[in-house]
Amino acid sequence: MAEIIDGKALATQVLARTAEDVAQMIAAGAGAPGLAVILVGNDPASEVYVGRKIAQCRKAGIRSIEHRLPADTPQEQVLALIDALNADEEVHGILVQLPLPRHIDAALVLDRIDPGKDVDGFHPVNVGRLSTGTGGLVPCTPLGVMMLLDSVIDDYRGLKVVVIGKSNIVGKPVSMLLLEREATVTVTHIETRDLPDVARKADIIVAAAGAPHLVRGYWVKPGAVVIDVGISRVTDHDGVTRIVGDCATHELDHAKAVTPVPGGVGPMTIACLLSNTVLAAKMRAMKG
Ligand SMILES: Nc1nc2c(c(=O)[nH]1)N[C@@H](CN(C=O)c1ccc(C(=O)N[C@@H](CCC(=O)O)C(=O)O)cc1)CN2
Repeated sequence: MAEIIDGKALATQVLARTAEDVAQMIAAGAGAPGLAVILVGNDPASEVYVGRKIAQCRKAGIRSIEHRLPADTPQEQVLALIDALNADEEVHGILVQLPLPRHIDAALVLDRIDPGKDVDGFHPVNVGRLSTGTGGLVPCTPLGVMMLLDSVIDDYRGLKVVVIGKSNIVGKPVSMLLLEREATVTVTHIETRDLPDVARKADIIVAAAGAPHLVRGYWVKPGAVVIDVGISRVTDHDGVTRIVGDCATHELDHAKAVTPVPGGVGPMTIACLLSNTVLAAKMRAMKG
């Protein structure tokens, strides 16, 4: 039977450590870190994630500053808000919830955030730092993936990793982090030929394609570790909607360890956002 890696439990530990860090900062007279959260529009899933982020900030002692804007907010107004938040000394982290409405150029918006406040790690400066292994803020989901992997793997050197999906948010950054650990990384995508054969050679699979139950049992080598980043809502024949991942987890008994969906990578994303906010506040204090 494969070990189920409990992302909820690990996220609780990360959040507890973050709350301790915040308490220490406050005790030292530095003040609580501040996270500005921008949500444009009313995408139901984004509303839920933003709500959870703000609730966790409150628990950890991080000040959250909410900016909820209507779906038709002009791009210039979003950019002006980011300029104001960049200049605000009380704001240590800025988060723009994705996806943005179609009329807004997400790349332009993300590029406008001060790299030192970019707690999502999406700014080109942080992307560049990650790819050169020179520090910076690391995207939350890949950071969470690495923490989950670290709970079952000590040494990545020479291990074969197959990353399924080449997104800027997960596939590419997680590949960089794994390369830093000296794993042999293959990044696959929609055009990859013979994907099941490629996946079957892997010691670690990171599935981030957003395709429900794409990874079947026969794709996975016995003893491999499988991290499921996908989160899709599917409706059964009986009309019940469920959240499922990219992996057919019920076929993975022969794996060494797997993450569940829900309760795997998702909770880690939010926990890592909070730890990144504390890191950004500490980096700013050191600079100051
Ligand atoms: N600015 C950002 N936008 C988005 C990011 C991001 O990292 N930064 N990631 C996703 C959404 N996301 C956080 O924002 C996120 C997704 C899922 C979960 C989560 O806990 N999921 C649960 C299951 C889903 C549910 O209960 O509704 C789980 O896996 O257990 C947290 C955060 C896109 N946008």
